[in-house]
Amino acid sequence: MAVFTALHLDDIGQWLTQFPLGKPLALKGIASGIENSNFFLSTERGEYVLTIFENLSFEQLPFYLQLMRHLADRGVLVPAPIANADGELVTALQGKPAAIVSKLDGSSQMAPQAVHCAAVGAMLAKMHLAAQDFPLQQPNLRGLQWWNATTPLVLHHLDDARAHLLRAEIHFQDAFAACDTYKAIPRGPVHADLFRNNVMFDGEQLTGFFDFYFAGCDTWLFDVAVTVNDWCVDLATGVLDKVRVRALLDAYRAVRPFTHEEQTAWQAMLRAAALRFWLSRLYDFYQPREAEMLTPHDPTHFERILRERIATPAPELF
Ligand SMILES: Nc1ncnc2c1ncn2[C@@H]1O[C@H](COP(=O)(O)OP(=O)(O)O)[C@@H](O)[C@H]1O
Ligand SMILES: N[C@@H](CCOP(=O)(O)O)C(=O)O
Repeated sequence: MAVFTALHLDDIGQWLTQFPLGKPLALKGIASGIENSNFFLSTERGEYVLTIFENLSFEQLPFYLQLMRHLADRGVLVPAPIANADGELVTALQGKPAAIVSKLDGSSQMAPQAVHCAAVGAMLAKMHLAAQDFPLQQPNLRGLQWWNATTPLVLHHLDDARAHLLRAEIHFQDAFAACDTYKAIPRGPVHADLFRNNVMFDGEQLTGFFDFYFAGCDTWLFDVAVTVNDWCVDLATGVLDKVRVRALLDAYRAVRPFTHEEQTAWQAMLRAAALRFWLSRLYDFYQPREAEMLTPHDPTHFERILRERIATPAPELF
């Protein structure tokens, strides 16, 4: 993460008494991630992650934390949110919303093989099915509407070729979202940011998905596309690695078979997933925020992926 809100052990002693976690022993800022302020928190009861939310409101947060609880209760591997004495999962810290969740074992697998992709695909499908009866509703806040709102904010920074690509892709995605195929594909709560750095592995064993703070209701296929674009890509060229793609998709469809409409929509969805992260990275690059330890992500990576997904036919879903 970046540390947007500085916090020290002395600052949280009183605040922590509302949780059944005993006394705090150590607090350490985490230097990866770009949205929130995250800290590893050791207490007398164990190891946790404390997050101060920089952009999300008190009203929005129950969706994410209740979703994590809902999934955990159904056997999906995710961090468990810790409730305070009043049963609240979100409380104010330094005037901002904050939450504590259990710390997952393991580390991120940044050079995944087919076996890791298969584990992610199977857990992703399990997550989609498990979230079907989740009662809260929130749209994907980084969906089509956000893409349209954000494009004018970055367009004037781009050279002609990039500006043309961005305009053309937004136009394509607006039209695609209005078509019958798109409307027919299944949807529900999705993670929407299931990159390698948001999944923990202990060796080949997946120990959990985390960072649900971009989750929202969207098409399941968009979630699959976001995941494939990060887990199954050749990082230098943006080309999809056939073996990893097959492993992820086959493991996914063994749990939740794809529909024919999803096959039709697949290439457009891979493009949508690339566009979403090209845009957010452009936005972060041209509208930088104040933060300790903030490392902006490279927008050109997703520009390359978008061009590649437009140019190359998508792999078969099944
Ligand atoms: N529940 C968790 N268990 C273990 N590590 C975690 C957990 N949540 C966050 N982390 C660590 O914190 C880092 C940043 O978290 P992340 O949620 O990606 O931040 P951001 O929301 O700011 O992007 C992760 O890369 C991971 O190392
Ligand atoms: N995954 C996104 C940025 C979101 O950051 P995260 O650390 O919360 O996953 C990207 O790579 O652009």
